[in-house]
Amino acid sequence: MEEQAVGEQTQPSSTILETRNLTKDFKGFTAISDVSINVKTGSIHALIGPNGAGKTTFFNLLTKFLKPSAGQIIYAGKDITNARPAGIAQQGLIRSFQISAVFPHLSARENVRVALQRKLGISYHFWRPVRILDQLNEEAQATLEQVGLGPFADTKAVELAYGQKRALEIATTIALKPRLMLLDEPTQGMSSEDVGTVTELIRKVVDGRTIVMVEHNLNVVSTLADTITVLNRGEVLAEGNYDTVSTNPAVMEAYMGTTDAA
Ligand SMILES: Nc1ncnc2c1ncn2[C@@H]1O[C@H](COP(=O)(O)OP(=O)(O)OP(=O)(O)O)[C@@H](O)[C@H]1O
Repeated sequence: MEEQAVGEQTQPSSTILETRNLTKDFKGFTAISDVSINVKTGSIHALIGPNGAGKTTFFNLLTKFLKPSAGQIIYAGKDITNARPAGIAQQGLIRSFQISAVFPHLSARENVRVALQRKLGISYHFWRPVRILDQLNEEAQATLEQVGLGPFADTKAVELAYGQKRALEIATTIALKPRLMLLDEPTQGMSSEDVGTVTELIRKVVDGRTIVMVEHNLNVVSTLADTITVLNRGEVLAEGNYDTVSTNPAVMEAYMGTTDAA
C-alpha cells in the first residue's frame, strides 16, 4: 500500500476533497459538466487538459471564486458548496499564487511575517509585545528555510529572481497553514532550471499536506502527481497515475489529435 504523508489527523487513504457531479454553465455553455473527483489526503493531484478544457473554471469552483450551477464540493467531510472563500481559507483550503500576493518592497522575511500575522489575526499591530514579534521572525525564518530562501530573508521581494519569487509565494502560502494547497500553474513562464527547483519545492512541501494543482507542464505532472485527472470539454476524460493516463488513447487523441503513441 502507498505510504501516506504524516501530520494529518485522518485515516490513511482518506479523502480530503471530493466533487460530486460538479457543473458550471455560462449562459447555456457548459464549461464543467458532471465532474466528480476524489482527492486523497496527503497526495498530489493534478488537473490537466488541452486549452479550453475547463481547468481554470474547475479550479475557480474549488476555491469558491465561481458558484457552481449544480453538484457538490465536500472538503474534510463538510459540504462547502455554498461556503464563502474566506470561510474555506480558515479551514485550511488555501489557493496559492493568487491570494498570497507578495509585497514587492518588503523583504522576504517581512512578506512571510505578514502572512503569519494574517493567520494569527494580528495584522499590523506593531505595538504587540516584542516577544511575539520575535516569535514571528523565528517562524518566518524557518518557513523561508523550508523553501530554500533562508539566505535571502533580508532581500526585498522585488530583487529576488523569478524562481525565488515563486518560492516566496509558496512560503507565504505555507505560513497560512494549509491542509490543502491549490496551485494554479506553479511553473508557468519559468526557465527549465526554475521548473526543476519549484518541482522539488512542491514535492518537499507536500509533507503533511495535500496539493491540487493545475499544470500544463507534463514533465512536472509526471514527476509529481500521484493522481491525474484529465479534463476535456468540461468532462473527465481519464483519471489515474501518469502511466495510465498518458497511454490512454482518448487522452492522446485529445492532446495530439491522434491515438498513435509518440
Ligand atoms: N466567464 C465565462 N463566460 C463564458 N464562458 C467562459 C467563461 N469562463 C470560461 N469560459 C469558457 O469555458 C471553457 C473552459 O475555459 P477554461 O478557462 O476553464 O479552460 P482551461 O482548461 O483553463 O483553458 P486554458 O488551458 O486555455 O487556460 C472555454 O470554452 C471558455 O471559453
